[in-house]
Formats: sequence, C-alpha cells, structure tokens
Amino acid sequence: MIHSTNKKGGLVTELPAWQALKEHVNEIEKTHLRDLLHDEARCMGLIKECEGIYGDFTRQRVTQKTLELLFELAEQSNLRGKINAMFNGEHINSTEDRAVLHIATRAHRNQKIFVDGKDVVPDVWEVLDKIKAFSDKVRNGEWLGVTGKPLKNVVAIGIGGSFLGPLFVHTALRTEPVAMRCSRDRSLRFLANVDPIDVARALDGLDPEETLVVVVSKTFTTAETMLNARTVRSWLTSRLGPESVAKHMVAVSTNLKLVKEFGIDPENAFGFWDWVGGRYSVCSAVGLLPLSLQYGFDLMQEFLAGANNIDEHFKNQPYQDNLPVLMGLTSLWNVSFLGHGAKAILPYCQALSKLAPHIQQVDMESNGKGVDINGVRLPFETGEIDFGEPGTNGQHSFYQLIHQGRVVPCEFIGIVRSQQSVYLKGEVVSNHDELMCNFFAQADALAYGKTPEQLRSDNVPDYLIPHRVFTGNRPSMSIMLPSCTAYTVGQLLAIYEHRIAVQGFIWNINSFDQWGVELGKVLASKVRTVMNSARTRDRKILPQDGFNYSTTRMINKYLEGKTQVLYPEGHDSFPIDMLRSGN
Ligand SMILES: O=P(O)(O)OC[C@H]1O[C@H](O)[C@H](O)[C@@H](O)[C@@H]1O
Repeated sequence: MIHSTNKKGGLVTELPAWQALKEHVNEIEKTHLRDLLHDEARCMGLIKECEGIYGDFTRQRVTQKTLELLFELAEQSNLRGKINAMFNGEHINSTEDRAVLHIATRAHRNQKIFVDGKDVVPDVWEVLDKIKAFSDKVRNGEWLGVTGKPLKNVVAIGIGGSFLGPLFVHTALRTEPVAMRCSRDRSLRFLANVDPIDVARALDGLDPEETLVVVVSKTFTTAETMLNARTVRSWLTSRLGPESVAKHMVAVSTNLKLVKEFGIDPENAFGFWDWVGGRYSVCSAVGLLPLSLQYGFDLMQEFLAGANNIDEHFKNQPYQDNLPVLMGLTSLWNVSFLGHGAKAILPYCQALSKLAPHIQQVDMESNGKGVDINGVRLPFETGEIDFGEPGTNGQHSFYQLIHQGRVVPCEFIGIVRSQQSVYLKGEVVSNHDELMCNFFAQADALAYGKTPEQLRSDNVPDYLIPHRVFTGNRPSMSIMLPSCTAYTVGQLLAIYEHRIAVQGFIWNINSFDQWGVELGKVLASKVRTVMNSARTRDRKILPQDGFNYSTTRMINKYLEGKTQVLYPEGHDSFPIDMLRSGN
C-alpha cells in the first residue's frame, strides 16, 4: 500500500486507483440515473442514517463499484493517516508550519488534544469559561454601559472567517424557538465590508449607550476590520467620551498585543490560537462570544456538542458509513472524474440561508489551489465553485441552468421539523410540507429528466419538444436533518468542514493556507499610498506613480469625480444615517 502521496512526492493522478477511476468513467457514462434509481439494492447501500442525519447518495452517478474505487483511492492517498495527523495536532499546514485543530475548539472538557506535546483543551475551556462569565454578565445587566444602561445590542466587526461562520450560525438560530426565547430584546449585527455604507447599515438606529462592540480578527491587522473598528470607536467616543471604550468594546483575537495597542483592555479580550484557521474558527471565541451574547452560552454549548459529535463520527467511522468522507469522495468524483467544477448548496430552510456564503469561503479558500502540498504544479484543477440559495427561491432563479444548461451537482438539505409551523385551514398541506414537496421533487427532476416520448404522450406540440426535454442524469445528494437547532447546525457545520478536508487530503494539497488572497492586499496598499498623496496634494496620479496606463486613467477619473472632505474641523466625518442614529 502506498502510504502517502505526500511522502512519495508523487501526484495523486499517478496512483493506480486514480487511473482505475478514470477508466471507470466510461462504465458510468453508459448509465442513466433513471435506471440506477430503480436498482433498490444499490439504493439501499447508498442511503446512510447516522448521528440522526439522513444522507442519500442514490442520486450521485455512482455504483457500488465506484464507491469501492473511491475508497481504494482514499487508502492509496493515506486519507486515514492524514485525518489522524490532523486530530493528533501535527503541523499539516506546512506552509505556515501550523497544526489544524479546529476540532479542539469544540472538545469536551475531559478530552485531551495535543499540540506540540501540550494538551490544549484546558486552554480552550479557559476561554469558553471566560465567554460564559462575560456573556452572562452582559445579558443579566451586571455589566453595564458607561452611562449605566444595559448593553442589549451587539455589533460584531470582522470579515472573512471572522464573519461568515458567525453570521451563518446567527441566521440559522434567529427563528429557532429556544434561541428566540434566549435572545428576546437583544440584537446582534455584523459589520464586515469596509464600505461606509455597511457601517451606516450596521449602526443605523442603534443607541451607542446600549451597544457593545466586539472586534473580531485573528490577526488584528486586517485592513477592513481595523478601519471599521476605528470608525465605530469614533462613533462611540464622539458620543460617550473616550472612557466608553473600556465598557463598550471587547475583542477576539490571537494577537493580544495589538488588541492592547488599539485601546481595548486585554482583560476584555478573548483569545484563540494559530492552530485555528480563520475560516474554521466559528467554534472558537470568534463565533462563541457574539453568539453567546445573543443566545446565551448554554445554547451555544449545544452547538459545540453538535460539531463535536461529527468530529468523533468523522474520526471513528469506516469510510462507508462516514458522512463527511462519503460527501468528500463523491464530490471529488464529480469534480475530478466527471468534470463538474461547480456545486450548488440548496438548503430547503430559510434559516440556512447563509450556509452557502460560509461554505464558499471554507471550501474555495481551502481547496482552490494550484500546487500540491510539495509545491508541484497540479495537472488538474482542484476546488469547486460553490454557490447556493435556499429553496424555493433558487428554483425561481438559477434552477433553469441546472436543469437544462450546465450540469451542476446539487446538495439538497431538508429539515423534518421546521423551526416554524404554519398550517392554514383548508390548505392541502402545511407550509413546511409545501416547501419539502419541492425538496423531494427537485432531486428526482434532475435525476430523471423528461424524454421526448413522455412529452409526446403528454400531447406537447412537436416544435416545443426540444425546448421541453430534460436530459436528466444530473447528480445530486440529499441530507435531511431532524430539525434546525443549535445542535444540528453544529453537526452540519462540521460535516462541511470535514468533507472539504477529505477532498484536499486526496488532492494532496494544503487546504489550510490561503496565499492567494495576498497579492490583491499588497496592491491595494500601494494604491492607498498614492491615493493619500493625490488627495492631500490635490493632484492627479502621474505615470511615475508606477501604475499602468489603464489603472492610472481609471484612478484619475475616480479622483476627479469627488472632492474629498479631509478631516473636518474638530471631529470625524460620518454618514448622515450614523449621525441620526442613537442620539
Ligand atoms: O480574522 P482576520 O485576521 O481579520 O482575517 C480575516 C480574513 O482575512 C483574509 O481574507 C483571509 O484570507 C481569511 O481567511 C480571513 O478569515
């Protein structure tokens, strides 16, 4: 057995199982999902019920043989060894020389997880205990604002991994009955974009006297977050005085030195560690602090427990009963063998409307790489283009393309018991049943399609038949969760995190670095310098400023369009909406 494509230095494409899967494509090309779905024995083997979750892979273009070949590929790529290396705290993020241990952020208090010989679980729980104590104090009014008012609004400032995960979970819980009770009279808002419009929207209508600001940044250097933090600090201090920062601003970061320099008391800072990647950080203080302020720590512990449940499942279950492994392998099959580079994430649950944006970052930042872990340029494309909207909204938008245009493997996520129940007298089904009818129908519509013969027997006129044919045979998978609660949201999160790791492990890439985001940042910084000099000296950008003709001309067009008001006398300049808010 080949232990590691990494150790051997070879590419995954050179493995015998990869070659076998390539050949197997010809066999699969001869099948149609319409027929595969009639094979009940096959279907039984492709439905997995584990950890309370129903996972249906019957509409993937796979047979038992495909799965066996994929498991063989997993073996030959040393998938198990790589999973273990992650759980054992090895520095698998080699380009940053870091362990990858988001699983430790949701460990039970009595678990032991080691990084460089040190059990990190006590550190994790020290922060969690601090979050509990602080969020309890804010929620029960023991911690008050500088003018003595309770802090019932929270604005979480952060971007990327310091935003999308917490937003996903907050959106998922907003309408969940227990969470609603726990968050009565409280609000949680997010400020991510450096666009001043986002500032205005985040602060609109808020009373600074009742507002707590959480600055969330792993590095505490991210340009957007730091400018937003300075902007909101100025909003607070211009109304409540400089001493308000101590009561109204707290931070989540790995860089406690910079937190202090910013003016936030390190006592009010909640740490995490370099072995938690930004996009994998929602279970650390990044998500737990704002979410505990909104919903209470006890409920958020259930979220952690859900994620932990899937961590154990992922670590311990054999491949054939392992949801993240099966999802990762079938996705890899779709991308690398059937040639489908995109994936649609389609929750039939409005509460999960921010799942796709979150997974976009987790997946595309993790697996959108050009070289393998040894730096060898890959002869194939990794990663997937993720997009999605809740059903049924997506059906009235982009489903046309996925039914008759490009083949886009779909992931349908349904919920058995809705967070909200409505059943109108006289209606055929309840509102949630109506939603779920679409969930069941769409997967079969994609799989079966509609043939010219069927259309003819429906008396469709000849000239319309080509337009109304659905080729079908379009792969999808379906997940059903019993409900959408803090616990199951934690499970769902961990399933997606781990399936992404599975794909990266097999492609033999580093799914835990993100060098591709750097270049744009460097260039923006160069533009910033020139922009400042142009604005302060009231001049155009010149060719010697180092930009090409096209960029120089575009920047000058922009500069001409608006005279900048620089530092008005005595105070900062805020949009009208922000001046209106609060006072
Ligand atoms: O948490 P921060 O250090 O502010 O980083 C915020 C984000 O910055 C960059 O865009 C990274 O690519 C993301 O992975 C990260 O989540």
